[in-house]
Amino acid sequence: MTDKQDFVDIRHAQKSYGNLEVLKDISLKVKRGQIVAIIGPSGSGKSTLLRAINDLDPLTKGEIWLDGVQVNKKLPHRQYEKHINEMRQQIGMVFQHFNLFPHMTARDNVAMAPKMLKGLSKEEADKLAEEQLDKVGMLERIDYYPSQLSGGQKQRVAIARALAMHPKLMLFDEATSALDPELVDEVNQVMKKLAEEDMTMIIVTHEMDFAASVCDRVLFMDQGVVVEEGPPEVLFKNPTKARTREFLGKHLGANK
Ligand SMILES: Nc1ncnc2c1ncn2[C@@H]1O[C@H](COP(=O)(O)OP(=O)(O)OP(=O)(O)O)[C@@H](O)[C@H]1O
Repeated sequence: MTDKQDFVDIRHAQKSYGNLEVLKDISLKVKRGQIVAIIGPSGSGKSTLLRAINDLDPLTKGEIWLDGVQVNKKLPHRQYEKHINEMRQQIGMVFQHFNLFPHMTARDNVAMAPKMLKGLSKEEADKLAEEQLDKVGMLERIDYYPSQLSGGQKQRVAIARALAMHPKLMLFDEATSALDPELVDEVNQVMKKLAEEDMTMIIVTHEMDFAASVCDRVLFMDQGVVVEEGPPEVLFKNPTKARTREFLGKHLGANK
């Protein structure tokens, strides 16, 4: 239906909270299979933009399209609910805090949405949960509860849960920032594996090394605008804008 250019198409996204304009006319296209990192200082609007993609944080103005369908369509309430539920099934989201259900095992956390939303039988959903937990290296802990798992393990379960819906797009909002440093890599490895499998991903991150090694494009946001963007090997070496240089000067240095 769409060409590869506009698998994700954000058109003139604008968002205000009262008088505070958090996103100022952002347009962004992401091709199928592309991996885009969004970097920038605290408060620049990164999370707001990511949460606007599945309409968790609705835009004030602008359009979000995924694979030829407008996500934030204006519809009467009931129709909107049905539409957005269908769209959100196609958009996996992984947050900084894992948001797993504490009273459910890893298996049940992963199996729940496919059972509830896709009508899979318990057997089918359990099999799917096994496959997805295997993919993130968590099969041996399938019957553990979140409280029995490390942060990195919980985050891998959260990724498996998102993948179980077979999303077209994965959004990661600082998925590793709440983790102890020694647990970051196990989650990054899972994200790298998804990248190799051509999953389309938009990743808000503070980890420049990870962005450089995995992402096709990096967007630098500041004060609600995309200041500059490019492939990491270009942007990180030769930022053209002073704000980008200043930010990268601090953050690339901090990683070394
Ligand atoms: N619900 C809200 N009501 C009012 N202001 C908000 C709300 N959510 C976010 N903001 C403001 O919007 C701005 C952008 O926030 P956002 O969380 O998108 O930034 P960010 O770049 O993701 O920051 P960080 O790196 O610290 O997570 C900030 O000034 C924030 O205070």
